[in-house]
Amino acid sequence: MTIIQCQALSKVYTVSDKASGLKGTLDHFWRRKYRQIPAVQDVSFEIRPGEVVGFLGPNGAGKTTTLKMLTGLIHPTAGHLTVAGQIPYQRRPSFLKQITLVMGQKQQLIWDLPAWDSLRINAAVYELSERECLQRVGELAEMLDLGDKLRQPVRKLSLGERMKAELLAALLHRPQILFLDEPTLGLDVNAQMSVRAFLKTYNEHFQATILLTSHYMADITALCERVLLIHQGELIYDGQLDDLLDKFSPYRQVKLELNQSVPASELQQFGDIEAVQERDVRLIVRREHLTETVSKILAQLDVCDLTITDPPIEEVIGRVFLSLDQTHAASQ
Ligand SMILES: Nc1ncnc2c1ncn2[C@@H]1O[C@H](COP(=O)(O)OP(=O)(O)OP(=O)(O)O)[C@@H](O)[C@H]1O
Repeated sequence: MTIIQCQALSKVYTVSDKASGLKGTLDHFWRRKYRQIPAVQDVSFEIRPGEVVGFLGPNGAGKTTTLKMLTGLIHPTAGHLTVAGQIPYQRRPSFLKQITLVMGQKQQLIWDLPAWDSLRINAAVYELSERECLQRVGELAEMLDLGDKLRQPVRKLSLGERMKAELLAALLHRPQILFLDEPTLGLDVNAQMSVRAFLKTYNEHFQATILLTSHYMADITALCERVLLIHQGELIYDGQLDDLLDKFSPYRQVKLELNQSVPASELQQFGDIEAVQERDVRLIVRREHLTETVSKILAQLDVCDLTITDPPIEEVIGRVFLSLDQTHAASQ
């Protein structure tokens, strides 16, 4: 069973460029030239109810455009998509009641009024009774640890509190499908963690489906087992985050603190030597040989301390996109 289904989805924006100055303005008026920007090309994927999926890609890859198509804000140029069994761009009320779109860089709460006032407007839009509104705001405010912050003008809230209040407003109608575009953008580490914890709880509590973009890999690792990678409008990976790491980073770093120094010629048998500084050694070992290599190291060397680390995920994904850019540049 799927709740989101995209088949060969594409979006091409048509823009007209205008040169500066009077000549540019006149040319723009009389001989307007149009240019096409293929933002999303032939993207297909399916998402099951209750899944939390990370949507990753460099700037300009097509993430926001895809989210806008999935929420019905823009029409696809080609392809077929259904969300909760409906066609998003028809924007039927029964569809809108099931989804929400939160954009980290946009706000819906009215700046000079307490968040409560905006929440009442949302409650009216979604036809919630006073009792339902009070009950839901109370429940979500508790989950978000917002306390009495909803009675303060929005402009007086910290960025983290404002983002939480935005989430509350976006979830008041209890949507089943959440499209989140950079929901932790600009937040400090603590606020990021509490937004993440809230999303996890919301997903578990309401079995909600979440499609999330974020440039903070901690959001993705904390919330998403599955990721979609998009690059220059094309979907280049759809699968488990762990498999992605295995595929693109088949190595681990093994750090050793030895009780006595060992010549490099002897260390080579365990893996590639990244660095040796007296009794501190860093080795690079293939994942599939890790257990066997660590056992050999412990049996043959006088080890005081041993740590195994994965390369940072940012680095792995950055490497994937970099290699695609290089392939693309070489083919041109
Ligand atoms: N309204 C628009 N008109 C014309 N081109 C657009 C429009 N919106 C986006 N684009 C272009 O489409 C491409 C994809 O943009 P999009 O905003 O979907 O990327 P993104 O992956 O969300 O990037 P970011 O991470 O920077 O937000 C870019 O080349 C962008 O310049």
